[in-house]
Amino acid sequence: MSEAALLTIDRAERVFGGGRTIFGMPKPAVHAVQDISLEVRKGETLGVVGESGCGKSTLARLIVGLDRPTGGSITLDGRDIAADAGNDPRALAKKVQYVFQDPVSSLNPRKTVRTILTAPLVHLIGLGKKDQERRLEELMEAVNLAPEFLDRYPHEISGGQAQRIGIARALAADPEVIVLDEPVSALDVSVQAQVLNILDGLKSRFGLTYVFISHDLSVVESVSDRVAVMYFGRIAEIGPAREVFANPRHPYTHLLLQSAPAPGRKSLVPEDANTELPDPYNPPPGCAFFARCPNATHKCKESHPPLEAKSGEATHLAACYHPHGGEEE
Ligand SMILES: Nc1ncnc2c1ncn2[C@@H]1O[C@H](COP(=O)(O)OP(=O)(O)OP(=O)(O)O)[C@@H](O)[C@H]1O
Repeated sequence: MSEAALLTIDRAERVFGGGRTIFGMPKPAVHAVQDISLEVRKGETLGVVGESGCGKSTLARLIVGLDRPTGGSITLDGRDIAADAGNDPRALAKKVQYVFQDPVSSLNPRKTVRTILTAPLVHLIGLGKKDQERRLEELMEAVNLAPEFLDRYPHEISGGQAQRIGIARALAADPEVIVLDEPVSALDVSVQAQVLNILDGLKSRFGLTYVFISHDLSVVESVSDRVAVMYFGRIAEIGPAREVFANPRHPYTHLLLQSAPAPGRKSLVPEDANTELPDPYNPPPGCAFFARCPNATHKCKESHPPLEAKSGEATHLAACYHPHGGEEE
Protein backbone atom coordinates (compact mmCIF):
# COMPACT_ATOMS: atom_id res chain seq x y z
CA MET A 1 0.00 0.00 0.00
CA SER A 2 1.39 3.40 -0.90
CA GLU A 3 1.71 5.78 2.03
CA ALA A 4 -1.17 8.04 1.11
CA ALA A 5 -3.72 5.33 0.21
CA LEU A 6 -6.82 5.57 2.37
CA LEU A 7 -8.82 2.85 0.63
CA THR A 8 -7.05 -0.18 -0.79
CA ILE A 9 -8.81 -2.76 -2.93
CA ASP A 10 -6.66 -5.81 -3.46
CA ARG A 11 -7.78 -8.40 -6.02
CA ALA A 12 -11.41 -8.05 -4.95
CA GLU A 13 -13.86 -10.54 -6.36
CA ARG A 14 -17.61 -11.00 -5.87
CA VAL A 15 -19.21 -14.09 -7.32
CA PHE A 16 -22.96 -14.58 -6.87
CA GLY A 17 -24.29 -18.11 -6.82
CA GLY A 18 -21.98 -21.00 -7.58
CA GLY A 19 -21.40 -24.07 -5.46
CA ARG A 20 -23.29 -27.30 -6.06
CA THR A 21 -26.91 -28.43 -5.94
CA ILE A 22 -27.90 -31.22 -3.54
CA PHE A 23 -27.48 -33.55 -6.51
CA GLY A 24 -23.89 -32.42 -6.91
CA MET A 25 -24.50 -30.43 -10.09
CA PRO A 26 -22.62 -27.14 -10.39
CA LYS A 27 -24.86 -24.08 -9.83
CA PRO A 28 -24.41 -21.13 -12.17
CA ALA A 29 -22.25 -18.30 -10.86
CA VAL A 30 -22.13 -14.64 -11.87
CA HIS A 31 -18.74 -12.98 -11.65
CA ALA A 32 -19.99 -9.49 -10.82
CA VAL A 33 -16.59 -8.17 -9.77
CA GLN A 34 -13.35 -9.87 -10.78
CA ASP A 35 -9.79 -9.21 -9.74
CA ILE A 36 -10.15 -5.52 -8.98
CA SER A 37 -7.15 -3.79 -7.43
CA LEU A 38 -6.91 -0.06 -6.87
CA GLU A 39 -6.10 2.54 -4.26
CA VAL A 40 -7.90 5.74 -3.38
CA ARG A 41 -5.89 8.47 -1.70
CA LYS A 42 -7.23 10.75 0.97
CA GLY A 43 -8.93 13.78 -0.51
CA GLU A 44 -9.27 12.49 -4.05
CA THR A 45 -12.33 11.64 -6.12
CA LEU A 46 -12.11 8.34 -7.93
CA GLY A 47 -14.72 8.16 -10.69
CA VAL A 48 -15.93 4.69 -11.66
CA VAL A 49 -17.63 4.53 -15.02
CA GLY A 50 -19.08 1.67 -17.03
CA GLU A 51 -22.25 0.44 -18.62
CA SER A 52 -25.15 -1.21 -16.86
CA GLY A 53 -24.24 -4.59 -15.40
CA CYS A 54 -20.46 -4.02 -15.37
CA GLY A 55 -20.34 -4.38 -11.58
CA LYS A 56 -20.26 -0.75 -10.40
CA SER A 57 -22.95 -1.14 -7.74
CA THR A 58 -21.51 -4.43 -6.54
CA LEU A 59 -18.16 -2.72 -6.08
CA ALA A 60 -19.85 0.18 -4.24
CA ARG A 61 -21.59 -2.21 -1.86
CA LEU A 62 -18.32 -3.99 -1.13
CA ILE A 63 -16.59 -0.71 -0.31
CA VAL A 64 -19.23 0.32 2.24
CA GLY A 65 -19.45 -3.15 3.77
CA LEU A 66 -23.04 -3.85 2.65
CA ASP A 67 -21.67 -6.94 0.94
CA ARG A 68 -18.46 -8.90 1.34
CA PRO A 69 -16.00 -10.00 -1.32
CA THR A 70 -15.76 -13.70 -2.17
CA GLY A 71 -12.07 -13.16 -2.86
CA GLY A 72 -9.40 -10.54 -2.20
CA SER A 73 -9.73 -7.75 0.34
CA ILE A 74 -10.81 -4.15 0.78
CA THR A 75 -9.20 -2.11 3.53
CA LEU A 76 -9.82 1.37 4.83
CA ASP A 77 -7.00 2.92 6.84
CA GLY A 78 -5.48 -0.56 6.90
CA ARG A 79 -8.60 -2.18 8.47
CA ASP A 80 -10.53 -4.89 6.66
CA ILE A 81 -13.96 -3.51 5.72
CA ALA A 82 -15.77 -6.85 5.60
CA ALA A 83 -14.44 -7.76 9.06
CA ASP A 84 -15.42 -4.36 10.49
CA ALA A 85 -18.87 -4.62 8.89
CA GLY A 86 -19.37 -7.86 10.83
CA ASN A 87 -17.72 -6.91 14.12
CA ASP A 88 -18.26 -3.19 14.46
CA PRO A 89 -20.66 -1.83 11.83
CA ARG A 90 -21.07 1.48 13.68
CA ALA A 91 -17.35 2.19 13.65
CA LEU A 92 -17.32 1.40 9.93
CA ALA A 93 -20.35 3.63 9.27
CA LYS A 94 -18.52 6.51 10.94
CA LYS A 95 -15.74 6.16 8.38
CA VAL A 96 -17.52 5.29 5.15
CA GLN A 97 -20.97 6.31 4.00
CA TYR A 98 -23.11 5.60 0.95
CA VAL A 99 -25.32 7.92 -1.11
CA PHE A 100 -27.91 6.09 -3.19
CA GLN A 101 -29.07 6.73 -6.73
CA ASP A 102 -32.76 7.20 -6.10
CA PRO A 103 -32.97 10.02 -3.56
CA VAL A 104 -36.67 9.85 -2.72
CA SER A 105 -36.96 6.09 -2.26
CA SER A 106 -33.76 6.05 -0.20
CA LEU A 107 -35.54 8.14 2.47
CA ASN A 108 -38.16 6.59 4.74
CA PRO A 109 -41.50 8.11 3.59
CA ARG A 110 -42.98 7.96 7.10
CA LYS A 111 -40.23 9.99 8.73
CA THR A 112 -39.53 13.69 8.66
CA VAL A 113 -36.18 14.98 7.48
CA ARG A 114 -35.42 15.82 11.12
CA THR A 115 -35.96 12.21 12.21
CA ILE A 116 -33.99 10.88 9.25
CA LEU A 117 -31.00 13.10 10.01
CA THR A 118 -31.18 12.68 13.79
CA ALA A 119 -30.85 8.88 13.58
CA PRO A 120 -27.14 8.83 12.65
CA LEU A 121 -26.41 11.65 15.11
CA VAL A 122 -27.81 9.54 17.94
CA HIS A 123 -26.83 6.03 16.86
CA LEU A 124 -23.44 6.68 15.32
CA ILE A 125 -22.15 9.76 17.14
CA GLY A 126 -24.16 9.56 20.37
CA LEU A 127 -24.99 13.29 20.40
CA GLY A 128 -27.17 14.68 23.20
CA LYS A 129 -30.36 16.68 22.50
CA LYS A 130 -28.77 20.13 22.52
CA ASP A 131 -25.90 19.18 20.25
CA GLN A 132 -28.31 17.41 17.89
CA GLU A 133 -30.12 20.68 17.13
CA ARG A 134 -26.90 22.52 16.43
CA ARG A 135 -25.62 19.69 14.21
CA LEU A 136 -28.92 19.48 12.30
CA GLU A 137 -28.64 23.16 11.48
CA GLU A 138 -25.04 22.71 10.36
CA LEU A 139 -25.99 19.80 8.12
CA MET A 140 -28.84 21.73 6.49
CA GLU A 141 -26.55 24.68 5.92
CA ALA A 142 -23.90 22.38 4.43
CA VAL A 143 -26.31 21.13 1.77
CA ASN A 144 -27.80 24.56 1.24
CA LEU A 145 -31.31 23.87 2.53
CA ALA A 146 -33.33 26.12 4.85
CA PRO A 147 -34.01 24.72 8.37
CA GLU A 148 -37.76 24.63 7.52
CA PHE A 149 -37.09 21.51 5.48
CA LEU A 150 -36.36 19.61 8.69
CA ASP A 151 -40.09 19.28 9.35
CA ARG A 152 -41.04 18.01 5.90
CA TYR A 153 -41.59 14.46 4.74
CA PRO A 154 -39.74 13.04 1.72
CA HIS A 155 -42.82 13.32 -0.53
CA GLU A 156 -42.99 17.04 0.26
CA ILE A 157 -39.59 17.81 -1.28
CA SER A 158 -38.17 17.66 -4.80
CA GLY A 159 -35.75 15.00 -6.07
CA GLY A 160 -32.80 17.40 -5.86
CA GLN A 161 -33.73 18.41 -2.31
CA ALA A 162 -34.13 14.75 -1.36
CA GLN A 163 -30.67 13.99 -2.69
CA ARG A 164 -29.27 16.87 -0.64
CA ILE A 165 -30.89 15.28 2.42
CA GLY A 166 -29.30 11.95 1.41
CA ILE A 167 -25.94 13.72 1.28
CA ALA A 168 -26.59 15.43 4.65
CA ARG A 169 -27.42 12.03 6.15
CA ALA A 170 -24.12 10.65 4.85
CA LEU A 171 -22.30 13.69 6.27
CA ALA A 172 -23.94 13.37 9.68
CA ALA A 173 -21.50 10.68 10.77
CA ASP A 174 -18.56 12.88 9.75
CA PRO A 175 -17.13 10.11 7.52
CA GLU A 176 -13.78 10.00 5.74
CA VAL A 177 -15.08 8.38 2.56
CA ILE A 178 -18.40 8.74 0.77
CA VAL A 179 -19.37 6.29 -1.95
CA LEU A 180 -21.75 8.04 -4.32
CA ASP A 181 -23.62 5.51 -6.46
CA GLU A 182 -25.11 7.35 -9.44
CA PRO A 183 -25.97 10.29 -7.13
CA VAL A 184 -27.32 12.59 -9.85
CA SER A 185 -28.55 10.14 -12.50
CA ALA A 186 -32.18 10.44 -11.42
CA LEU A 187 -32.12 14.27 -11.45
CA ASP A 188 -32.78 16.87 -14.15
CA VAL A 189 -29.63 18.27 -15.71
CA SER A 190 -30.00 21.72 -14.08
CA VAL A 191 -30.46 20.11 -10.67
CA GLN A 192 -27.54 17.77 -11.31
CA ALA A 193 -25.22 20.78 -11.55
CA GLN A 194 -26.43 22.14 -8.20
CA VAL A 195 -25.89 18.82 -6.44
CA LEU A 196 -22.45 18.37 -8.03
CA ASN A 197 -21.49 21.87 -6.86
CA ILE A 198 -22.57 21.07 -3.33
CA LEU A 199 -20.59 17.82 -3.37
CA ASP A 200 -17.54 19.66 -4.63
CA GLY A 201 -17.79 22.27 -1.88
CA LEU A 202 -18.28 19.65 0.83
CA LYS A 203 -15.28 17.71 -0.33
CA SER A 204 -12.86 20.58 0.19
CA ARG A 205 -14.61 21.91 3.29
CA PHE A 206 -14.59 18.59 5.15
CA GLY A 207 -11.55 16.93 3.54
CA LEU A 208 -13.70 14.13 2.13
CA THR A 209 -12.69 11.33 -0.21
CA TYR A 210 -15.21 10.27 -2.85
CA VAL A 211 -15.75 7.15 -4.88
CA PHE A 212 -18.12 8.47 -7.52
CA ILE A 213 -19.95 5.86 -9.58
CA SER A 214 -21.76 6.79 -12.75
CA HIS A 215 -22.58 5.64 -16.25
CA ASP A 216 -22.47 9.29 -17.35
CA LEU A 217 -19.10 10.15 -18.83
CA SER A 218 -19.51 13.91 -18.65
CA VAL A 219 -20.40 13.78 -14.97
CA VAL A 220 -17.44 11.52 -14.20
CA GLU A 221 -15.13 13.74 -16.22
CA SER A 222 -16.26 16.83 -14.35
CA VAL A 223 -15.86 15.45 -10.83
CA SER A 224 -12.96 12.97 -10.90
CA ASP A 225 -9.28 13.28 -10.11
CA ARG A 226 -8.79 9.73 -11.34
CA VAL A 227 -11.10 7.49 -13.32
CA ALA A 228 -11.55 3.72 -13.41
CA VAL A 229 -13.35 2.38 -16.48
CA MET A 230 -15.08 -0.92 -15.71
CA TYR A 231 -16.05 -3.55 -18.22
CA PHE A 232 -17.67 -6.86 -17.36
CA GLY A 233 -16.63 -6.83 -13.71
CA ARG A 234 -13.03 -5.77 -14.27
CA ILE A 235 -11.08 -2.55 -14.59
CA ALA A 236 -10.36 -1.98 -18.27
CA GLU A 237 -8.44 1.26 -17.68
CA ILE A 238 -7.54 3.50 -14.77
CA GLY A 239 -5.59 6.72 -14.54
CA PRO A 240 -5.69 10.45 -13.96
CA ALA A 241 -9.02 11.71 -15.34
CA ARG A 242 -7.37 14.18 -17.71
CA GLU A 243 -5.09 11.46 -19.10
CA VAL A 244 -7.83 8.87 -19.55
CA PHE A 245 -10.18 11.29 -21.29
CA ALA A 246 -7.48 12.92 -23.46
CA ASN A 247 -5.52 9.79 -24.26
CA PRO A 248 -7.64 6.66 -23.74
CA ARG A 249 -5.60 3.49 -24.08
CA HIS A 250 -8.20 0.74 -23.84
CA PRO A 251 -10.29 0.29 -27.01
CA TYR A 252 -13.42 0.18 -24.82
CA THR A 253 -12.67 3.62 -23.32
CA HIS A 254 -11.88 4.81 -26.82
CA LEU A 255 -15.24 3.58 -28.05
CA LEU A 256 -17.05 5.29 -25.19
CA LEU A 257 -15.35 8.60 -25.85
CA GLN A 258 -15.86 8.37 -29.59
CA SER A 259 -19.57 7.94 -29.08
CA ALA A 260 -19.55 10.97 -26.76
CA PRO A 261 -17.14 13.55 -28.21
CA ALA A 262 -16.01 16.51 -26.08
CA PRO A 263 -16.82 19.26 -25.34
CA GLY A 264 -20.01 18.81 -23.32
CA ARG A 265 -20.03 15.12 -24.17
CA LYS A 266 -23.51 13.80 -24.50
CA SER A 267 -22.59 11.32 -22.54
CA LEU A 268 -24.22 8.14 -21.38
CA VAL A 269 -22.44 4.86 -21.64
CA PRO A 270 -24.45 2.99 -24.30
CA GLU A 271 -27.00 0.82 -22.55
CA ASP A 272 -27.92 -1.02 -25.76
CA ALA A 273 -24.38 -2.36 -25.83
CA ASN A 274 -25.60 -4.78 -23.16
CA THR A 275 -26.66 -7.19 -25.81
CA GLU A 276 -23.04 -7.54 -26.81
CA LEU A 277 -21.78 -8.29 -23.33
CA PRO A 278 -20.57 -11.85 -22.81
CA ASP A 279 -22.66 -14.22 -20.70
CA PRO A 280 -21.97 -13.31 -17.05
CA TYR A 281 -22.62 -16.93 -16.07
CA ASN A 282 -19.87 -18.06 -18.37
CA PRO A 283 -17.11 -15.43 -18.50
CA PRO A 284 -14.66 -15.85 -21.36
CA PRO A 285 -11.07 -16.85 -20.57
CA GLY A 286 -9.69 -13.89 -22.46
CA CYS A 287 -10.65 -10.24 -22.73
CA ALA A 288 -14.41 -9.75 -22.34
CA PHE A 289 -14.29 -6.91 -24.88
CA PHE A 290 -12.89 -9.26 -27.53
CA ALA A 291 -16.04 -9.55 -29.65
CA ARG A 292 -16.52 -5.76 -29.84
CA CYS A 293 -12.87 -4.78 -30.18
CA PRO A 294 -11.41 -3.47 -33.44
CA ASN A 295 -7.88 -4.38 -32.28
CA ALA A 296 -8.60 -7.93 -31.10
CA THR A 297 -6.31 -10.81 -31.97
CA HIS A 298 -6.29 -14.49 -31.13
CA LYS A 299 -4.25 -13.78 -28.00
CA CYS A 300 -7.02 -11.56 -26.62
CA LYS A 301 -9.48 -14.44 -26.89
CA GLU A 302 -7.16 -16.86 -25.12
CA SER A 303 -5.92 -14.96 -22.07
CA HIS A 304 -6.92 -11.93 -20.06
CA PRO A 305 -4.47 -9.05 -20.42
CA PRO A 306 -3.04 -7.75 -17.14
CA LEU A 307 -3.80 -4.20 -16.02
CA GLU A 308 -0.51 -2.39 -16.51
CA ALA A 309 1.11 0.85 -17.64
CA LYS A 310 1.24 1.05 -21.42
CA SER A 311 3.48 4.08 -21.78
CA GLY A 312 5.82 6.19 -19.69
CA GLU A 313 2.90 7.26 -17.50
CA ALA A 314 3.10 4.88 -14.52
CA THR A 315 -0.27 5.94 -13.09
CA HIS A 316 -2.22 5.29 -16.30
CA LEU A 317 -2.97 1.58 -16.68
CA ALA A 318 -4.95 -0.43 -19.20
CA ALA A 319 -5.81 -4.12 -19.43
CA CYS A 320 -5.14 -4.54 -23.13
CA TYR A 321 -2.64 -6.31 -25.39
CA HIS A 322 -3.24 -3.84 -28.18
CA PRO A 323 -3.85 -0.42 -26.62
CA HIS A 324 -4.59 2.70 -28.56
CA GLY A 325 -1.95 5.31 -29.19
CA GLY A 326 1.16 3.39 -28.25
CA GLU A 327 3.26 0.29 -28.39
CA GLU A 328 1.58 -3.09 -28.72
CA GLU A 329 2.50 -6.36 -27.18
N1 LIG B 1 -27.47 -10.32 -5.78
C1 LIG B 1 -27.13 -10.73 -6.99
N2 LIG B 1 -27.33 -12.00 -7.39
C2 LIG B 1 -26.98 -12.41 -8.62
N3 LIG B 1 -26.39 -11.62 -9.55
C3 LIG B 1 -26.17 -10.34 -9.21
C4 LIG B 1 -26.52 -9.81 -7.92
N4 LIG B 1 -26.17 -8.50 -7.89
C5 LIG B 1 -25.63 -8.22 -9.09
N5 LIG B 1 -25.62 -9.32 -9.89
C6 LIG B 1 -25.10 -9.42 -11.25
O1 LIG B 1 -23.78 -8.92 -11.22
C7 LIG B 1 -23.50 -8.14 -12.38
C8 LIG B 1 -23.10 -6.73 -11.97
O2 LIG B 1 -24.23 -6.05 -11.42
P1 LIG B 1 -24.16 -4.57 -10.83
O3 LIG B 1 -25.52 -4.21 -10.34
O4 LIG B 1 -23.03 -4.47 -9.88
O5 LIG B 1 -23.80 -3.72 -12.13
P2 LIG B 1 -23.94 -2.15 -12.38
O6 LIG B 1 -22.80 -1.78 -13.27
O7 LIG B 1 -24.07 -1.44 -11.09
O8 LIG B 1 -25.30 -2.07 -13.20
P3 LIG B 1 -26.49 -1.03 -13.04
O9 LIG B 1 -25.93 0.30 -13.40
O10 LIG B 1 -27.51 -1.54 -14.02
O11 LIG B 1 -26.94 -1.15 -11.59
C9 LIG B 1 -24.75 -8.20 -13.25
O12 LIG B 1 -24.57 -9.26 -14.17
C10 LIG B 1 -25.85 -8.54 -12.25
O13 LIG B 1 -26.91 -9.23 -12.87
